[in-house]
Amino acid sequence: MSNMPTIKHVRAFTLRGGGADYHDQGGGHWIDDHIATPMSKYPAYRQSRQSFGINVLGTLVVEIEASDGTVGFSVTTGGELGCWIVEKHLARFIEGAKVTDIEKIWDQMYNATLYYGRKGIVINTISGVDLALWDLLAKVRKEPVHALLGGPVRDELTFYATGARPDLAKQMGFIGGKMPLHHGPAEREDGFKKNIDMLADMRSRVGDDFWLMLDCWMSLDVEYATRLAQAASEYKLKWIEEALPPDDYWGYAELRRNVPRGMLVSTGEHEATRWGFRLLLEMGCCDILQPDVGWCGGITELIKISNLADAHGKLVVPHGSSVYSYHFVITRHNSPFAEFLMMAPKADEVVPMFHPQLLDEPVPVNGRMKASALDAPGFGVRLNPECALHRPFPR
Ligand SMILES: C[C@H](O)[C@H](O)[C@@H](O)[C@@H](O)C(=O)O
Ligand SMILES: [Mg+2]
Repeated sequence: MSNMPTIKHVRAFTLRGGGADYHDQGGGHWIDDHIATPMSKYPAYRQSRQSFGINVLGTLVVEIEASDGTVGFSVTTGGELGCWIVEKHLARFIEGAKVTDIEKIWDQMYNATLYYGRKGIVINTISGVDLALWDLLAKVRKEPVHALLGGPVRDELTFYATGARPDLAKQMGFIGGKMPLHHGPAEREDGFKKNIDMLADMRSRVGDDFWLMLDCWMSLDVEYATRLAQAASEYKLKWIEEALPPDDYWGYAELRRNVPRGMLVSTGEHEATRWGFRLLLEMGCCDILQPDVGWCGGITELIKISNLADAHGKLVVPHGSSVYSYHFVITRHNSPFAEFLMMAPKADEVVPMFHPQLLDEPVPVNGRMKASALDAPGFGVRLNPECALHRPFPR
């Protein structure tokens, strides 16, 4: 490995307006239309998730330049906080290391931030650095990232779509549609009825052979989620997603014991590291783990999470994170399909998930994506030069 380049610089930037912080959208977007959240108990914060700050972080862009001039980069959710962590703390473990030192850099970043990290923004930031390192190493080797992960186990990716219009998603060739839940316990029986009516209406539109899922975004309690699952079974709900707050491992285990036979329980997009997912697995919390590779620790950690889940016979269907999850999913037997977030405001057309930040970002065609669409070096995408990068903590 002596001929491998070393890392000269790491730089951290912020971007606003869609992209990796995909909740950072303009008005009138389905993704901010009265979606149930843990804040829905407060009427002032019920209509819009932006009202309580779902988009306060913005996008973190991590750029890593090697001694041979190759540059790897990534985008994730992290904004200025992430920039501070990269420039003021993590840079010391990255600059001067070899481009192949990915495991060692991850271990040093994690252990050095253990006293204030472990989850949330710190692991988002470590994830961003890790993704940029995998992009860099793959570009140095002139291979796609999936080739460094063992290569594709199938010829194409198959997608379900997340958005307000599963009926349109079916017409576009997706295998299923995941809708946001709109009403939480604070809206009582009226809200509960609206939730079920929405599912019933969509089932009538898509027919019986199309997957329908509900994404509850941490908004419920065990009692409400159990009743919702039981009422939803009449409409063949495929899985109930993230019904409870991430720390309620005990609640998830109870919910999974309560849901109707055949209905799946999923969670994990706001969980982090192998230790968090070990808890979900060993406490019997869910059937499908949904780590976000930009939030759980990056590719380096997702490999560990996925292998642990595989040993437990559980599926890993990463939370939608564009090419960063596609390159992983195509290499894993226990990741048989992928998520595609419909980022068009009315969920009525396929647009690149991290638009406008990435150029050459592949999108599903007829709900599928050929492995060959992922064959460019690295993650195969470029930063859009029209997006104004801001470096808040230059060194
Ligand atoms: C649609 C959900 O409310 C979230 O916005 C979504 O990003 C996430 O939970 C998902 O599973 O895609
Ligand atoms: Mg979700």
